Amino acid sequence: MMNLKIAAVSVNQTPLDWKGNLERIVKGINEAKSADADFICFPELSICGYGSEDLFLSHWYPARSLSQLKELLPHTQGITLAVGLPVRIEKEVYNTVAIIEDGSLKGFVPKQFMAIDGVHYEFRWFTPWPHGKLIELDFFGEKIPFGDQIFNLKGVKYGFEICEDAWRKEKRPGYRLQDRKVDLIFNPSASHFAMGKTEERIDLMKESSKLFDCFYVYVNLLGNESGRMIFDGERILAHKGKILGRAPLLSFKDVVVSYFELSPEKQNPSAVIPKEKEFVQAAALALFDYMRKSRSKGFVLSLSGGADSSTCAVLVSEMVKRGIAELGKEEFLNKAGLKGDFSTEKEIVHELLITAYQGTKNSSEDTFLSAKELAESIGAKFYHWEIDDEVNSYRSKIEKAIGRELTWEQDDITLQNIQARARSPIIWMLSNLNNALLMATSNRSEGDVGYTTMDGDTSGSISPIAAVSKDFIINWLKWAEKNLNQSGLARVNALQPSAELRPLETTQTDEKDLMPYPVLLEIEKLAIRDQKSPLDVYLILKEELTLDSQTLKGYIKKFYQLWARNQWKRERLAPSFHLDEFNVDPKTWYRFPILSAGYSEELKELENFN
Ligand SMILES: Nc1ncnc2c1ncn2[C@@H]1O[C@H](COP(=O)(O)OP(=O)(O)OC[C@H]2O[C@@H]([n+]3cccc(C(=O)O)c3)[C@H](O)[C@@H]2O)[C@@H](O)[C@H]1O
Ligand SMILES: Nc1ncnc2c1ncn2[C@@H]1O[C@H](COP(=O)(O)OP(=O)(O)OP(=O)(O)O)[C@@H](O)[C@H]1O
Ligand SMILES: NC(=O)CC[C@H](N)C(=O)O
Repeated sequence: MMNLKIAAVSVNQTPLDWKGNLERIVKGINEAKSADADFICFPELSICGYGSEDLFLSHWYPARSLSQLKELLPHTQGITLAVGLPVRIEKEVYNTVAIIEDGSLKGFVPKQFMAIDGVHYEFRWFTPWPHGKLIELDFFGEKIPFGDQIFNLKGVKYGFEICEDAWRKEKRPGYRLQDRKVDLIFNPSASHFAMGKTEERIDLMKESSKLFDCFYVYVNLLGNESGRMIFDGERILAHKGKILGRAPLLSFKDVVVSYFELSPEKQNPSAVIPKEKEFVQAAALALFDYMRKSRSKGFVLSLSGGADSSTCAVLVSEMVKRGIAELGKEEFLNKAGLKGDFSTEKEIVHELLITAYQGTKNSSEDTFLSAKELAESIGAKFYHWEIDDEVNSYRSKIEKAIGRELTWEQDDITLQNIQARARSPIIWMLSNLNNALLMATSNRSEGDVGYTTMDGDTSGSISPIAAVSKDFIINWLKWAEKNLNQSGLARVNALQPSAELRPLETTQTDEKDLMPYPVLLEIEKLAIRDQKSPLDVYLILKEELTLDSQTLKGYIKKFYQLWARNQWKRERLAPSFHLDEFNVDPKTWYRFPILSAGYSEELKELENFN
């Protein structure tokens, strides 16, 4: 077998950016050509973007994708490549790769299995292609083979499994490719990032290359393409059960190329990094892409000095650090749309992140100092003011209208929420003044139980940490203080999470209002990720946790009741990134009825269980 030089090219695409998407593909082609590569594999649907949603359902969008493919052909002289695009044939749309050799189109291979789990909804747009079927497609007057087929380059036989195709253990196309004696299988992917997911992919690549006794090349999309899903640009070469090559994940560049030789020698595979590092790299890249793709001028953050808002602040500082480290200052500023002379990273953070501490009489000196010291340490702009006047004004108006005074005994939630809401209009003003994105600081645990004031602390246009649990945030901040040299987190890490909405003498803490965060996380994993019933959750956790049965039952009941009652809130949170193995965002991972009987029978069954 010939030793081909393969270029695996990850691109950071954007739906409807036809020109930019094509330019990035051409950039990848030119780079691979100048490195004398024989073959280029681009990711799934890279001509238009994987996250094009219901645009796929139209007639014009797949048609425009085909025109883009035609436009690409003149750039492909002297090289062979595979690139993904949607193709409509009458009523059906197929998710395909087009194979181009030396300027002419050789064929299309459509995906056979749809991705439908978790964040994927492919059956809404695409039709699976039946294995073994081959037809001809009219491509601007030329008949092109379309279907289940293999190809040959310089004596190397190759075929394709498109992303999900490889994840369908028993039925995957690989078996039939093996029957046809391919030497090489490509997997162009649009595989969402999740912390730790690379391990699964590595295992899949080892298993696939061993099972089919071949070279296996995996190429993923890159970046926060269209808002929620993050692609990590994973690129892997495997052979007969071994990983020979692997690129580092989550680049800030638009086009990244790995060269793989079809030789059993190891080609410097990059090591897997810990979850904490993956989190910060993914969230930083996602924020950068979101900022530049939404043409915003930075971020605004209501900074309480607590865990959630401090995490958001650190992520922006890491976005600047990591972006500059990889792109260099000039390119970073250019991509971010920033003009001016900035000599330090802190000066750039100062330009991109505006924070404000908004105290009330229930706020503590500790949280004020925590916010101030963190903002100063990362270079963010820091304002502070009190919102007691606004709160008092609302309070006295409503007291006059209803003819009585509000008291903490009778009006607890109302009095808490007005404080959270009074912070919202003024922080939005900062966001409007600067054309910057307002960050909402909700985390996944708060999302589970609706522990947040709608139109108060949920205000914002982006929720960067809504997909990770509070437990994760608390641990990550400790890790970040040490490992990311974020010394400004020292005071944050010494605080106990608190909403600071009740009078200080009541010493409100989140965990007193709810339950211990680690317990909430265990219940959430079983109830939502594993879809267990309340009684099943109890039966499992009573073996695992050292809680008496009444307390545990009480926590489980609280979780399910609050979960059901607060679906409407989850529907209204600002868009968030998918970062962990699961999330509770109804638009991506978990759907639940807005109106329901709230598990009343199931919770009765739990209560009656002895
Ligand atoms: N199915 C449904 N569809 C639409 N709306 C529905 C609804 N069910 C209730 N509602 C409405 O929801 C409203 C109540 O929601 P909302 O006003 O948000 O308030 P609510 O959820 O009642 O209270 C907010 C909770 O979040 C906590 N909090 C707030 C702010 C910050 C923090 C922190 O950790 O820092 C914590 C606070 O301690 C309190 O426990 C009601 O007016 C009700 O009409
Ligand atoms: N004093 C404050 N100044 C500015 N923003 C505040 C203040 N108090 C609350 N907020 C806003 O409301 C959000 C919700 O508060 P929450 O208590 O859930 O988060 P946190 O304070 O960041 O973290 P923790 O819950 O660990 O204290 C904060 O993240 C912040 O954006
Ligand atoms: N686009 C796809 O087919 C992705 C599906 C696959 N299960 C993944 O998460 O990687």
